[in-house]
Amino acid sequence: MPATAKICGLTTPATLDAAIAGGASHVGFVFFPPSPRHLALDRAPSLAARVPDRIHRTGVFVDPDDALLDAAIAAARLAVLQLHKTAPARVAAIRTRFPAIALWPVVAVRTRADLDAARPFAPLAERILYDAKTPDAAALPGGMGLRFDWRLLDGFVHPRPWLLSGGLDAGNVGEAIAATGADLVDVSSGVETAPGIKDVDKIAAFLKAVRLS
Ligand SMILES: O=C(O)c1ccccc1NCC(=O)[C@H](O)[C@H](O)COP(=O)(O)O
Repeated sequence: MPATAKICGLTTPATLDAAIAGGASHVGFVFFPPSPRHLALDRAPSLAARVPDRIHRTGVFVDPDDALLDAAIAAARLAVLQLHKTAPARVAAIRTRFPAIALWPVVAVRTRADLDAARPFAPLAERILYDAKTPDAAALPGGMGLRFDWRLLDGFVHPRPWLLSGGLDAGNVGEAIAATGADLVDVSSGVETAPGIKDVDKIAAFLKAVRLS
């Protein structure tokens, strides 16, 4: 089965349409004001309306409160919540509040020991997202084009289905899929010309590389 891809941090109709036309299985909308990819709630409904229901609208959050989740889920008709820096107890509460929405807690990886953080999410998550750990002082917990050593996943017994993220682009995603066996990959800055500026040609090239993997 070929791998599929999520294009993250989409904020314009043209780039969203490029992700849809290129065969993305998931599109990501970031709800985090410090991010250059932040999507204001009032812009979400018109973007979400462009997305066929077979493509999973994914909201990206950093330890969100219920008010933000309620508003973003309604505005963007989200099918998946990607949860950065969200503790297992909080993910459990979100699971209870939104039983019909898929949850993807993020495990930030720099060392093999970091993977242990995946285990407490096992009963709560549809997938675990492995992303590169950003520096402690970084403004963002993701979307920085950083890659972790994919060999850290060798032999790891994944507690749930998972996806691979961090520093991927059209030039390395085939190697990443071959090295890790990922069936779903996620990209943001690798399909941009500058932080927050997505590029339709880079999106098409990335999705083609995933298709050919
Ligand atoms: O992209 C952001 O600005 C962002 C902000 C806050 C939390 C998460 C964010 N992005 C998460 C993603 O899903 C990215 O696609 C993932 O970290 C990979 O990013 P990149 O290495 O740039 O492809």
